[in-house]
Parts: sequence; C-alpha cells; structure tokens
Amino acid sequence: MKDGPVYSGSSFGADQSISGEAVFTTSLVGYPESMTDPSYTGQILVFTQPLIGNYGVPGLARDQYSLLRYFESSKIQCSGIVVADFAQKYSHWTAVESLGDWCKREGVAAVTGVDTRAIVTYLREHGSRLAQITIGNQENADGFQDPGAMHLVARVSTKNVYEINPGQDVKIAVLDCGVKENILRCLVSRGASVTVFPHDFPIQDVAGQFDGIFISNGPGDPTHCATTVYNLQQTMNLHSLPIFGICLGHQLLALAVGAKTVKLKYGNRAHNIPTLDVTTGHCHITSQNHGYAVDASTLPTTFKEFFINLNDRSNEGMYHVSRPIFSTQFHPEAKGGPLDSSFLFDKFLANVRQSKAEKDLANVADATAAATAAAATASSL
Ligand SMILES: NC(=O)CC[C@H](N)C(=O)O
Repeated sequence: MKDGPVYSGSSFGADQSISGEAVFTTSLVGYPESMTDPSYTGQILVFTQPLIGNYGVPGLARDQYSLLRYFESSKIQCSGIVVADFAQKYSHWTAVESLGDWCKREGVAAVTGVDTRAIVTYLREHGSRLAQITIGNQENADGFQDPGAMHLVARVSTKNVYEINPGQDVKIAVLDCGVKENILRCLVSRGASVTVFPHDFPIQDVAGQFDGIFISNGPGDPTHCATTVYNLQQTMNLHSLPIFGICLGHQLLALAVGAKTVKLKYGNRAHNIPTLDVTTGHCHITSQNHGYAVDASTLPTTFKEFFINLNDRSNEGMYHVSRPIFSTQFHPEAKGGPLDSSFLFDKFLANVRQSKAEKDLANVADATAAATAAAATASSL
C-alpha cells in the first residue's frame, strides 16, 4: 500500500508487477464477471471471500445475440487480484481453465496466501488506497499509478458504432462508457434493437432516430467525462426521449443536470446491498461496484431521489418528476437472485414503447392534418 503496510504472499497469475487502486469486494461468487467488468479498470481487486477459483473460469461462448455468455467483456479488466486461498482444483460444467491459468494468459497479477482480513480492515480504516503488486525483487517501473486521475472511459469505450438485434419495434442508443455484456443482453432480450456509440459521440445529433437513450457503467471518476456530460445536457434540452443510466451512467446524468458527485471512502462492492425504493417503501437487495456517488443534496428540484443505500444512506438513484428519465447507482442487470431489481429494465422498455407510441400517434395526426389540408387546397382550386 502506498505509504502503508506490505503484505507477502505467492503469485499464481502473471509474473507482472503492477500498480492500481486497491479496493475490496464482499461478493461470494462471480469472479469471472467482476474481473471482466470494465468498471474495474485500473483497480486491484481484493476478495473478502477467502476461497476463490473453485469453479474455474468459463470459455468465450456467445449467446444468440453474439454477446458473451459468462463474461462482462472479452478480457480481464482489473490490474490484479488478491485472494486468501486460491483453489488449485476447480470444478464446474462451464470451466475451461483455472483462475491462475487465465490470469497468466492475460498478463494479470494474482496473489494468494495473504491475510485479506487485515488488508480489508486497513482499507476500511484508511479508505481505498493506491497500491502495487510486485513479484520477487522486481521494481514496479510505474510507481503508484492513480486510476482516479486518468480518463479511463476513453480507454474502454467502443471506437466504432455497432448494432445488436436489428429490426425490432423499438431502437435504443447506448452510450458505451465501458458497458457490461449483460446490460446489452437485458435490453435486447426485451425486444429492443440496440445501437452502441462511443462515450463521446454527439448523441444529441442522432437522438431523433431512437426511441430511448441508455448510459452505461464505466471506470474512474465521472468528472473526467465532460464531453459526455455536455452531450447529455444537449440531448435533454433538444429531445424528450426516455433515458436510463446505470452506475457511471447515473453519475453522468446527475452531473448533466447540475448535481455533484463525491468519492466514497472505500466504495460499495458486493451483491447483497440493501437499497430502499423511496417511491414504494420496498427494500431491494442490489449488486454494486462503485467508488463515487451522487450527492443527493445537490439534485435540482426537477429530480427526486429514487433509491437510498440502507447501509451508508448514500444515493442509489434518481428520477425526473415529469419526464421518463431515471437512473440507478446499483446494477439491476447483476443479481444474486433470479429477478431482484431487473424490473427496472421493464420500466425503461415500457417508457420507450410508450414514447414511441405517442410519437407514432403524433406522426399519424400530422399526416392526417397534412392530407386534409392538401385535400382542402385541391377542392378550392
Ligand atoms: N460500475 C460503475 O459504473 C462505476 C462508476 C464509477 N467509476 C465509480 O466507481 O463510482
């Protein structure tokens, strides 16, 4: 840890010294999904679950939409992992290799045999820290790189525009700030065509061709994404489309409407965080991975707090008081149970279909009015 303790263990991944921000997750399962989540870019992930690797690592199978079945992106995104006890033997019907072999193949550092309880206690007391993993006597050439100071979204976002599930009744534009495969699946499996755009694409220029806008999760400090924030402001000024944002997408939407974000002491990374839906009084068990949060006291009067974290009372979402715009800090696409908060995708799709129906009706009314006017002009000639 920078200016902190040193913990020694054994390397079971790549012999590669790295640096990053040390953060911890209390999730019991899902290491393939977490490690490939682009939001973990630049971070060293410490697992509180002591035994990691016992179900191995699955292959790159794809579903009917060509989305990865078992990973959130096609490579490991975190800089390194730290576990108490790496399981050398693994067993699962989807497994094709061990966690150690995967890390070696992808050049990712992995340490086992350290007291992760001591590390997590340190991180909880001092907050997320810059850290290094050094192998043997190797010096880490990078020193202590701070991912919070980098515009990581620019690194992980798509460079090209692409479409998934074309030809459906509604079309959704996704701003990819580091989008997870399962978010795309949650949209297309509900019958939408999805077009994915780079994070800084001027979405206001093409928004009229879509029935809804989605803003994805992504790594790092949201305040680096000034272009996306500006484009979202323009989009909301020029179009009345439904909008949904998740995690970084929530933070960017909040910045676009004039709210502020803050860095949390050590963040929320888990699959079982109780979150209150302020509109219903129901508590949802949610999946989370974030180090920043929206300061709810800075929301404009046009937005209300949607969800509140019941552990630390931090903001978990917002909704517009009169327009179909809402966003969540937690991840409704990632769930410990079978459904959990996935109803939020149904809500977004319902908004999208309703807005499309209203637009179609307005177009029919315009066409009828134009035809009536043309007929009147013709009969008066
Ligand atoms: N999962 C995410 O989108 C993370 C958002 C942001 N990078 C944070 O850490 O708060």
